[in-house]
Amino acid sequence: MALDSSSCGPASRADKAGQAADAAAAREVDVERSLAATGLGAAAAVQGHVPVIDMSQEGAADAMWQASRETGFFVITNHGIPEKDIDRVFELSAQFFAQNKGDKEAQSPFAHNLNSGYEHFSQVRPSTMTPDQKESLQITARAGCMEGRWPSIPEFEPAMLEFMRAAHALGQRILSTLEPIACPKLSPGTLAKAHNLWVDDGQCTLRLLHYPPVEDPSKMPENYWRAGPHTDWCCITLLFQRPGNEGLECAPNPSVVKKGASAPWLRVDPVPGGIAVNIGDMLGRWSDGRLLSNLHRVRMPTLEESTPPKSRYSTAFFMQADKHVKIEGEVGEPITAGDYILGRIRSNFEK
Ligand SMILES: O=C(O)CCC(=O)C(=O)O
Ligand SMILES: [Fe+2]
Repeated sequence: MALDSSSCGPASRADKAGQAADAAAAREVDVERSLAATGLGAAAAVQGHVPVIDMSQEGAADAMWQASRETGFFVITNHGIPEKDIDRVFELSAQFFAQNKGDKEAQSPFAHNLNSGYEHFSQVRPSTMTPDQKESLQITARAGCMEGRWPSIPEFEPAMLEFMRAAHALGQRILSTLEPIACPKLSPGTLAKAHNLWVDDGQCTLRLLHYPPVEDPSKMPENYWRAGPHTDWCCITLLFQRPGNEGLECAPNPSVVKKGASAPWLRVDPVPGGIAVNIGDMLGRWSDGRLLSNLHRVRMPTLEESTPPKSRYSTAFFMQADKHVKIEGEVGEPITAGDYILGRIRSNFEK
């Protein structure tokens, strides 16, 4: 089984610089492991919602900065991606997952070194040590990654390519909004320019997710999650959800939680026309911790939500800098985005 903290990355070489990344990566994974030890992920109550920010309103940048520092999560509306394009992606996603497992594997075989293809109940979170109750299709936007891996559904490939282009452009816009507060020493546009689609060392990834129906949630062991608590590895994630598919939750800000006290997690519910955005570890590091890469999880459905049992579908777009890009803050060692991801993968696989 693959141990995975989040999403986003391929591992193909183990060099010295990659090893230097291991210590930092281990610290991030330790946070997730500690949840399994304390049971916090299962026990904490949930109360309140993450902020919703209308991008067309004055003050949107301030609201994003505040949410990125305090919650690490927010939902944007009036973001410019047409609702019909998002609906189309979910239609194609449902068509793909509706096929039998053998067909999905044959159309899109998973390649670990490329982080691309179809995966079935195979990701184990350090926070739970149980497999996430989901299947996914990873589309990594690096030259060659999807050769022989595009599903054979008509229109699937062009629709996803167009959607990735739109999500990427929106992601760049958000990064440029966050940049002055996240990384005040960078020349404007550095973060946006660090992320490119379909180049030789690109690492941005689209992940289509399907969490199958749960017949009787009361029979699921407590340490089973649709997605166990984790942080994402990337700079930012855009998370598309469907109305009626609740369950995503994010942790309280660790700095406001008194040691040992439990504080409520927040709901990240689907909002009509909205996209959830969260800060990942790569931007947390690049910003020297000014922005919060927060833990999040997808809980099991309640009995009521499972009457009748239903699937949850979501779609994540992970903005992850190109491999050669140097992540250099004002403190700490610089590291390339490629080595950074390599460190995260090694920490997950080798313990
Ligand atoms: O399905 C969701 O809502 C969350 C997915 C997620 O957090 C991830 O894939 O990293
Ligand atoms: Fe995530």
